[in-house]
Amino acid sequence: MRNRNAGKKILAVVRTPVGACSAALLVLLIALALFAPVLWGDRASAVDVDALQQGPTAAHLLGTDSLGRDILARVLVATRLSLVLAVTATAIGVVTGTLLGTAPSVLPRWAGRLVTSAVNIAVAFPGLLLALFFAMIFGVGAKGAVLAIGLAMAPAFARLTQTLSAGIAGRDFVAAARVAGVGRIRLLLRHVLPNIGEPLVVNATISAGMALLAFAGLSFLGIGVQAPDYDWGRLLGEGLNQIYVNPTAALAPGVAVVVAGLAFNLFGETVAGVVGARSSAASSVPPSAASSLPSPVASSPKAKGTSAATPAAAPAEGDPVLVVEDLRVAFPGPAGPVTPVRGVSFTVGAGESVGVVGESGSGKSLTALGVSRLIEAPGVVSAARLEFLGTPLLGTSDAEARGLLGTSLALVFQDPMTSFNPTRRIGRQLAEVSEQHQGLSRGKALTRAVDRLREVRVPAAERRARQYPHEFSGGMRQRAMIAMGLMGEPRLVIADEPTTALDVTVQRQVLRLLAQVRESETGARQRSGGGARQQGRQAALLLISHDITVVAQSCRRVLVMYAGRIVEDLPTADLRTAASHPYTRALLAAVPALDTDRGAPLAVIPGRPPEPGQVGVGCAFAARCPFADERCRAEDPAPRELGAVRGAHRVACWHPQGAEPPAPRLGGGSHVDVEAAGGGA
Ligand SMILES: Nc1ncnc2c1ncn2[C@@H]1O[C@H](COP(=O)(O)OP(=O)(O)OP(=O)(O)O)[C@@H](O)[C@H]1O
Repeated sequence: MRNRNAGKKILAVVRTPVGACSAALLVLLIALALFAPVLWGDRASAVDVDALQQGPTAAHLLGTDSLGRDILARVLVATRLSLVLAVTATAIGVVTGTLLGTAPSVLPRWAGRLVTSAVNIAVAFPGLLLALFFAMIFGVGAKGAVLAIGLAMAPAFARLTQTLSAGIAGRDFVAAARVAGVGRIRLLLRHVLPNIGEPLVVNATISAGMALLAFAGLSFLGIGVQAPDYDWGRLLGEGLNQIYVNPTAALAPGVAVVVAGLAFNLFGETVAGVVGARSSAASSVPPSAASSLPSPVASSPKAKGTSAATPAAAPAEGDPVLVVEDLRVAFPGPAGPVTPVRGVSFTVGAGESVGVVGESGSGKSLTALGVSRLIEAPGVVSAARLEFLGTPLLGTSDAEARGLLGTSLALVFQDPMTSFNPTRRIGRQLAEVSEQHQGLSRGKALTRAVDRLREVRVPAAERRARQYPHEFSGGMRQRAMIAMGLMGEPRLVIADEPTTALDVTVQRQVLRLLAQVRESETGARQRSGGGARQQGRQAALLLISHDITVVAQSCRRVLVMYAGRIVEDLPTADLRTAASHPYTRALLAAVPALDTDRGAPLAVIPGRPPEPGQVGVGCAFAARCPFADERCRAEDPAPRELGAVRGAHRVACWHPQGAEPPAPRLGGGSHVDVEAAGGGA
């Protein structure tokens, strides 16, 4: 399939007029490089003392040089050396640049920074200046020139590789592979490099044209190719000495350099235009420069207290799978660090389904990434307590955390398109998890992958496993993502907006599947692990959504987040009757239903949530809250218990509302009833 795609792309390139011309020129150049020395080598070196420095004649169409050698034959023969030098220098530039560009991803952080800084400094120098500098170091001659031009090209390639791989490093499939425990080098070779190969090749083609010009420059200056060898640059230098006697002696190699340079550049540009969609997709992901380093979570075991210190998380039913106390995620900002997650505490019990709801920017995703050790430097994660299956995650070595998270945590991301590596078959991507963690052979891991695809009801699983992600529909990709989570033995499934990118019918299927996974994970274990059914080890679900209806229907408990804090934590069953935080109540009031009066304006929450760097001292919701008073603006309320059952209902508000909240019409509109579908909370 990929060969067919490559064939189609080549055809598309050749079909454009510019592409066809440049391709034809390249073919001609390659043919000349191969055959010209054989056909005209003798003629090019034959000295004719009777025809010194002649202009064009019938015997010598472009005249002769100072030794009476035929200029046309010499220009044609020089094609081989000129192209070989240009291509070799480009290869040196691309390989060195790619190594430098990817080094920060595999080296320790300090060494990676050093490489990045060195590349940044080198990029600031003009290429030709660097080439001259290196030429002086490596000495006069073809070898020195190749090394000089190759190394002078490397910084630009290193920068390009860094930028492209930083974009890829932020993609969901890389995060998924990291959670699955894939090591850095394998991650780089399997997931990052294949996705940036195309733009690199395109740029290499364009650079080959530049290298040709640079060689001509060095040889012209006398520090490139030395006699008796000759390339176009050297011929150009010799031709200029007799420009008043025979201008064609300088013109011919000059034209050859320009034509060959143009052929490379135009071909590269055309290829870039044709494959542009894909390469720009790769590079459009915001690069994070040095932060592209997939570094471990930076942690500090003790979080600093704040005005509203959070109490211990509410007890959850069953053994706790995840315990989070005072979780903070901070990033450096221009005016000091910003903390988008400011002290989040909750517990998820075995088999429990917990929903996290809140407006965009409230810190839901960062909370999930923080607990999965997926926050990259310069982000800093700290917590008073962060335990997964009883193991503290902060302060644990990378290898240990990878081993634990890789098999016991499943992540399902929002955009199923970006969740898979587009260059690898679905089956192989799933199998990688078992190869890494269960030590299964390639064949066995693939069989397990097919099993899992079948389990999430991907039809014709065996055939589908051999397909690439783009051959799957959105819903099917999301199911495959869930199947990937099931390759291990997940005790917790974190689903971050898993249905946002899907249409309503498919949303329903995916939510139902998630609920069934939670309910029937024991069945999956039975199939995988030698038949021993491990009763009572259900997978828990942490479902993140901006849609309170989806969360209410899929989860037993709801955590309402606002501006990086949990402002209310209560059982879903009590949402309708006991929601007390004005923000929760406003969210519920904003849910339309089939019987909503179409003439009346929809309920909205006035204003916007504060940016993470602009949260003041008081309650973050005060500016939008109809009940806010001076105290709300001056003091941030700590979460406190409400109701008779300890830990069942917590609210962080100075004025919790006790009256019946506006009745949400859960289950109305486009939302689905997961419990009714058979897998409820
Ligand atoms: N790498 C980062 N550096 C700085 N700020 C960040 C970074 N990542 C996220 N943020 C900020 O943190 C805040 C919370 O982001 P987060 O993605 O957790 O929100 P969310 O509640 O999941 O929203 P959404 O539903 O839109 O995904 C946002 O204001 C976001 O701009």
